[in-house]
Formats: sequence, structure tokens, C-alpha cells
Amino acid sequence: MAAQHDSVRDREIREEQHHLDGVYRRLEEKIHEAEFLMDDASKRAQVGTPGALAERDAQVFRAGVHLNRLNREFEDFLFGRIDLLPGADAERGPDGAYTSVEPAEGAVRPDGTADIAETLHVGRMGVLDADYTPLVIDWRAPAAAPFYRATPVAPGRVVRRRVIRSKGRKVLGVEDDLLRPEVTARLGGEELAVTGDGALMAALGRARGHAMRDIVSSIQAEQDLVIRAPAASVTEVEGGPGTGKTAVALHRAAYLLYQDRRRYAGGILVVSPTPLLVSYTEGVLPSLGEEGQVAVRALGSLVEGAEATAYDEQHVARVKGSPRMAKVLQRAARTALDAGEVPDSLRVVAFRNRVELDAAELRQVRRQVLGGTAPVNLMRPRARRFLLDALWEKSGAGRRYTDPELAAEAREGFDDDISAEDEFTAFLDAWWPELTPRRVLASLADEAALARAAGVPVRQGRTRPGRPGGQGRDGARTRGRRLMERGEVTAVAESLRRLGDDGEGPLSVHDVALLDELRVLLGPPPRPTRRESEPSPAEVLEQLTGLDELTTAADRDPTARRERAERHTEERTDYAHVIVDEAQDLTPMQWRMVGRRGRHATWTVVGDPAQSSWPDTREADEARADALGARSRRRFELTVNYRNPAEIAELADRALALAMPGMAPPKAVRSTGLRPRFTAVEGELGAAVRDEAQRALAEVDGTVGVVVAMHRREEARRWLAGLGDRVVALGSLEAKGLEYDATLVVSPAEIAGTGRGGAGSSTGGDAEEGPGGPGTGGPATAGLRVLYVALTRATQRLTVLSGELDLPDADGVPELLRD
Ligand SMILES: Nc1ncnc2c1ncn2[C@@H]1O[C@H](COP(=O)(O)OP(=O)(O)OP(=O)(O)O)[C@@H](O)[C@H]1O
Repeated sequence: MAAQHDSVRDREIREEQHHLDGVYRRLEEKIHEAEFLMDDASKRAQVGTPGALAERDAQVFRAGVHLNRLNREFEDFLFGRIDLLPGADAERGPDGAYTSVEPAEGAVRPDGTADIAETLHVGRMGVLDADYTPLVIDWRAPAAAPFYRATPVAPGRVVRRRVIRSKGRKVLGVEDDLLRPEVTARLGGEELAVTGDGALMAALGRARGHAMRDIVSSIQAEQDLVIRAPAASVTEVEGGPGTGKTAVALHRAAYLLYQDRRRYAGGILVVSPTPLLVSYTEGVLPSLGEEGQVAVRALGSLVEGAEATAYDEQHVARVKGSPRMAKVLQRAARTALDAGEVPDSLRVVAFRNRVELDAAELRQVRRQVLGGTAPVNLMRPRARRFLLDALWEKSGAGRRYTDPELAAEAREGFDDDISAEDEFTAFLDAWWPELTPRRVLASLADEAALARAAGVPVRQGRTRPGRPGGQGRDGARTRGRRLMERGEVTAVAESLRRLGDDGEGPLSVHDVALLDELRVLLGPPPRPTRRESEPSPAEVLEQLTGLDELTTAADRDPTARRERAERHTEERTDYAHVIVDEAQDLTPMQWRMVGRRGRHATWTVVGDPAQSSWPDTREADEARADALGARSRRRFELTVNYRNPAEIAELADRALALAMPGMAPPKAVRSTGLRPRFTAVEGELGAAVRDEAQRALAEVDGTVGVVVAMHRREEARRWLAGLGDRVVALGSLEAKGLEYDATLVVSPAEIAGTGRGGAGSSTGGDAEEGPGGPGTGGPATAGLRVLYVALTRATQRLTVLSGELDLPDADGVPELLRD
């Protein structure tokens, strides 16, 4: 029996090998054609119309791209096949396949037999034979959709779906699904064979590396609906851990590019919560043939020239993420003009008379200028004009003319005279300096400056050490509504002391959203006075000499260069499509930042409220609604957990039930028979973690993730030193979106911040802290959601290590996770 089974399998593999050989032969033919064309092109240099030459070049280019992609030896260039009944009509699409989804009437005879009318092979790119019959259909083409969508309940024309596993040019195996088991179908007079035992399970069981793989050969029907959803408006996708949200989002990017390359090339932004998740997913799009077409960026790298490397304490993160910060920064952008040494008088000579504006008059002018709504840097010309007005007024010259024409002429002369004075220009530079986002952010490290911007009465003597007084011109006066508590001001100012006065220094992910806000509030620096078409002196030299090394001293100054780069880099804000992963964790300020990049975009937003680490998501929901605007929404839900075996999912569901009572968990599709292991620390925590990590390394071939409370990150790295690169230590918030073959969750109570009293009493934990509390969706439940994330990272094995705080029972089961 086994031998017979093997021979069916071998025969089917041989058949697919035969087809794959044909595909490669055809590709080689195309490559030869391209090479011939290239050779011919060089011989006949300029012969042919420009259009024909361009077309030929394009063909050569396309063949080259195919060749390159093939040479990279995709593990499974060709991965699928469907055998189809005749369609309801005989129309063919552009890929050469019949377009009909439903079978023709009578396709299945009354005796249950049928003939296969069409066999399609599905792969990473489409290949047509010389006579235009499709040898391989691109997985994103409409004709490939039934490969993913057909189910036994709604099989359409599909009788058999086959997943083909190959490496390079060799077919290794085939796995079949019969979608119409009741039909006896014949192909070329022979009954359709069925072999294999489930491609999906084989894919899910494989050991993980540190990079996510594409799921192109096993996309499931509910996922395919999301991937191929029309790009109109906003596509919102919710689903529990492991339901493929990240995978689906990336495949959707590849699909949209295939659908409308002209619209989307270079214009798709994928926003990921952490750089770890970016590097984990970075290979997926290239493996789908979309290299460099999509910008995959971490939230902390969305602003050009900024890269978040520092962490904020959670209570600081919460303030920095709050929408109140928009208002604080608005005020700060304006008061930043007062930071540092600001001249308090202006003296000029006009019409041979000295004219002077004193501190009070200058303050008055500044107030008038700031009465406008334009970004501060763009107000510089207005500041210049208002200063000239004030000087003119002060000089009394206007009163000498009754004839308005003469007065206007005199005023023009007056303005020219003053503007030509170096002193006036120097004054303007100091009085209305060009502000950069980094400098303004750094100015808020001065507690008094931040307090003023936040409307908090300033206390004496609480300025940034080593900085000129924080009292400023306005003394302790504050303007407007109170936006922060005093403790918040102290904590945020303190966190910004990582930055130097010039704003250089490590930024946190939350600082980056603030920089983006300031970028908009400050605006680009004003245009230089010379007309834009006029070249700069350096450009003139360059044009004359052809040497671009010639630079001005200012160009060579690294600080000036950096600041210019920061100011001049035009941030891309016109993405055609924005994909947001782990959307439940964006703060309001981050939504504002991401929203700016998709003002005219269509969106795909994926997330899971049950994994949110914020206690109160109401403000973030409002900011999300603002970012997405009035566009219509289309909602999808993913319901199957492909990551965790049922044994692990079952334990994680206990944390979910505490965190989000009543929320339905996703269904786990596989079971390994391996129950989670519980153990309690005896002796030293570090030694216990190291022992358990070693044990896990011995049990799995792939990766091991050790998840600890955020404050233990550094020590956990030390505990694991020397165990090799299969094992990594992660703070619970860093574990978002990642997965490991085995995970070790260290002290659930510490991660959840539930302390000794079980789920009800908060002792900090890794939720982004805030007001609220048990029963109000406060930090205790947010902490449990963070624990839920930690418990859902394993693909094979999970160990829970309890400390004292966890109150483990005799079996090592922590109080929090007991039945
Ligand atoms: N159709 C599929 N075929 C094979 N593997 C799949 C499929 N769908 C998802 N997976 C795998 O399941 C795992 C989880 O997918 P993914 O990380 O995209 O889930 P997620 O919903 O983003 O999870 P989380 O919310 O926990 O971040 C990944 O290893 C992914 O490759």
C-alpha cells in the first residue's frame, strides 16, 4: 500500500518536474531572445523608430529582470496548481486563463464524473508559452484567486488544489486538497490522483529563523479576501495573535503593486511598531519580487534624519503620545524664538538719523507677527516687514509727506537703506532665527520652558542645568489652558535632557512623532532672497569648473550641513497607500504623524485591540479617526491562529479572558500534544532563566525568545550571553509581532504588573501607564494584554517561569494563569 502510495506521489512529482522543466526552458528561450535583441541593438545602433528602440530596450530589460529573479533560485518559484472544470462561458482573460468562476451547467455529469477543462500553475510571476498559453500564472492575477479562495463549501470550478514544493529547479513534493471529493474527474483520460498530507500544516510546522517567510503558497481564503480587497478607501483588519495580519498586510502591498504598478510603485508605506519587526519582515516583499518598491519603516524612523534609539519610561511615553502635546508644541514653536540670547534692542541708521526700537516695542512687534497663522519659519519675511514698519513709524519720516506717492517712494528708500545694513540682517537672524524641530524639542528639556508651553505655573529655580534661565521674557507667566500636570512636566523635561542644546542625541520613538509635529509647525526655512532660479556661488563655481567638490565654508561645517539636511529634506507625505501594522498601539501623536503621510492615500490598517498596551485607547481612536478622515471603511476579521499550537493558545486565552472578558480568541489550527511547561524560580532568577533557555534551545531547531518585563531587558541580555544567536532576550513591548519556535515567559505577574493581589491590583508592569485602573480598562488590564502578547509568541513550545511575585502553586503554575 505504502509502495503504491509512493509511486503515485513519485509519478505526480515527475509530472510537475516535467512542467517546471518546460517553464525554465521557456524562460531560457526568452533570455536568449533578449540577448539576441541586445546584440542586434548594439549592431544596428540607431536603426528603427525611437518608439521601437524604446520597446526593444524595455523587452531586454524585462528579460534581464526575469533572469535575475530566477538566478536567485526562489525556493518555490512555482508553488501551486489548480485543476478546473469547464467554465460557464469561454472567455479568456489577459493571462490566457478562462475567466469564469463558476462551472458550466452540466460540467459534472449525473453519474458524478467530469472532465478537467483547464489546469493552471500558480507561481511568483507569470510566464507565457510561445503560443501565449499560460505556463505559470502570477499569484496576484485574477485567475490565481481560486487557488486561494476555493473551499469545499464554495469550490467554484476547482476540483483539485495542489501545493508544489520545489527548491531551485527541482520539485521536492506535492500536497493535494480535493475540493469536490464527490466528483470523479478525469484529466487526459486518467482519473485525478490525490497525494500528500496538508501543505498548510507542513508550512506551519517548519522551524522558524529570524526572518519571516512569505505565505504565498498557503494563503487561506479569509486572508485572500483581505489581500485582494479593492484599494478603495480604508481596509480595516482585525484578528487575534497569529492570524496572519502582518503577513497579509505585506502580501497586500505586493498585490496592489501588481494591480496598478504605475499608481503604487514607490508609493506604498508600511508602518511597523518596532525596528525589530521591520527587520523580521524585511525579506518578505523581496521574496515576492517587490524589492525597493515599498517603504517599510518603523514608527521611530518615519522622519527623515531621525532614528529612535532610546526608550522612554512608560509614564513619559504616555504624555508624549497624548494629543495634548500638539497644543504644547504649538506654543513651544512660537516661544522658542525667545530661547537663548535674544537681542533686546534694535538700532539702525536711516536717512542719516538713528532709529531705535526698545525691548517693549520689539515685544509688541513680535506679538503682531505671531498673530498670523503661518508656520514660524515662514513668518520671517513678515517679521522683517513688521520691523521695518515699526522703524518707519518710530522715525517719524512718514509724517513729513502729505503726497502719498512721495511718501511711498520715501518708504521704499527707507526700507532699502535699512535692509542693506549688515546690522539689521544680523539682528533679524538673532531675533527671528531659523528654528529646527530638534532645537525646539531640545529647548523643552528646560523645565520652565516646557511648563510655560504647557500652561503650568513656573516654579523658581527649576531650569535645565547649565542652560540660560528658563524664566524667559515672560517671567513666570503662562499662556492659555493648563495642558500638563507638574509631575508630567518634570518627567518629560528630564527625558529630553538626552538631547544636547542643538537637539542632537538619542531620540525615543515618541520623540520622533513630536519632531514631525514640529516640522509642520515650524515649516521649512524661508526661501533665500535670491531668486530660486539663480544658482548659489558654489553652484556657479561648479558649473564653471565642473567640480562638485568646491564648497563654501558653510557647506563644510558639519553642524550647519546636518541642520540644512534636516530642513531641506522634503519629507514624503504623498504615499498612495499606507499600511499600518499593530495599529492598536499607535499613540494619538503617532496617528497624526502617520496621517500626514497618507492625506490622499488609500489605507490598510491591521491590528488587535486585545494586544493593546495602552490603558485608555479612546484618544488614540479619535486620532485614528482624524487620520483616516471621512473615507469609507471596509472591515475584515481574521479568525484562525496559524502561529500557536492549540495547547499554547488555550493558556494564552486565560490571559485574554482576564484582559478582555468576553472577547473571542482566534481558533488555533494545529496541535502538537506539547503542553506549556511551568516552573518556578528556585535560587537566582538569572541562573534559572539561563537554564530554561538552554533547555529550550535543546528542544527546538529554530529560535528561542525569552520575554521579560521591560525593566529586565538589559540584565536578561547578560544572562543569555554566550548562548548563541538562536536565542534572544526581549522586553515584553519589544515582542510585538515577533515569533519564536520556543518562548520563555519570565514572571507573568511582573509583565502584567498585577503584583501579589492577582489581576485586580496594579504594581506597574509593562502597560503604558496612565489613569484608570481595574475595571476601567486601566493599567491592570492593559498589563494583562501585554502578557497576552508575550504568551502568544511561540510556534512550538512555551515555558512559563514564575518568580515569588507570581505566587506559583506546587506545579509552578502562577496564580494569574490558573484555571
Ligand atoms: N496562510 C498561511 N500559511 C502559512 N503560514 C501562515 C499563514 N498565515 C499566517 N501564517 C504564519 O503564521 C504566523 C503569524 O502570522 P503573522 O505574524 O502575520 O500574524 P499576526 O496576526 O500579525 O500576529 P500578531 O498579532 O501576534 O503580531 C507567521 O509565521 C505566518 O507566516
